[in-house]
Amino acid sequence: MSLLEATGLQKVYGEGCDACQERTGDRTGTNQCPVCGSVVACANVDLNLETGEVLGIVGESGSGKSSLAELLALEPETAGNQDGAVQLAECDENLLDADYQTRHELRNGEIGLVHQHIRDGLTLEFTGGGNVAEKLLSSGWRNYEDVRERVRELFRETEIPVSRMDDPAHTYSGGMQRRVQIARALANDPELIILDEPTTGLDVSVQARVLDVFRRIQREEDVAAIVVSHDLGVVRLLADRTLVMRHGRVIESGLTDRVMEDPHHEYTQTLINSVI
Ligand SMILES: Nc1ncnc2c1ncn2[C@@H]1O[C@H](COP(=O)(O)OP(=O)(O)OP(=O)(O)O)[C@@H](O)[C@H]1O
Repeated sequence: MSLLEATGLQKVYGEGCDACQERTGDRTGTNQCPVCGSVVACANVDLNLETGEVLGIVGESGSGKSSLAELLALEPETAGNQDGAVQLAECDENLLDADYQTRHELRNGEIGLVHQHIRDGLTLEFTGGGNVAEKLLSSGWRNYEDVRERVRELFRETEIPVSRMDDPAHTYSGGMQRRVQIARALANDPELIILDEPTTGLDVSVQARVLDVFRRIQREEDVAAIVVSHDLGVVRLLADRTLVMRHGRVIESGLTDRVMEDPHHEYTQTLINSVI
């Protein structure tokens, strides 16, 4: 079995009805059901990921990328109705149906999520080091010096000055805050990291630094990753394979080089042509 296998993933905001599947998606050109008004953020998504592999998920704003990422990251259900199965290797259980405690432990240990918005990923009033330490403490670390040492190690790994460890995170630059998020996600040596729009809100040179840091760590640690972005450049740089989403459906998938150089779907061709 792959490191992660997902089948039939679906997220619907609203009541949903029998027509939702048929009346939404690429063929109908909308993700909103004309009968009941529900938004089918993603549907019929199957994917798998091998150890150390990077999968890119690309698509325009509203295509369903974040909804899909939240399902894969086993985030608590905040809104909408979800369906489908997410399985990790050596575990037969559908983790979307697992109890809160199991999902919480997996989110702390096996799966690290880097949120699109800093405010969802960090507590800005806490110190940068405290934000990372929180992940360790919630997975059972207790010895103060061990925690401090692990945080120092993660700061060095993500190229954040260790001397800033005890400063509040709101005093960090945007690029540093993003790297603190990456350090947090890496804290407990996860098998998988999910990055949702890792370059949002950063200017171009800072984006490049964040992506370089992530790419180096991903390769050194051989950690698998799912990278969600509307930016083809980000996915092209990081991902071995790519899924293209539109109106809540995966419309094309394949090796990143193939998708970029020989896109089969008209929409992918348009996406690629628009950035050349
Ligand atoms: N809490 C919610 N309630 C209702 N509709 C929602 C909610 N969250 C997302 N949606 C809708 O679901 C669809 C998919 O949204 P999603 O955020 O997953 O897309 P996205 O591709 O990640 O977009 P972006 O890049 O802008 O974040 C959109 O039409 C969005 O308006």
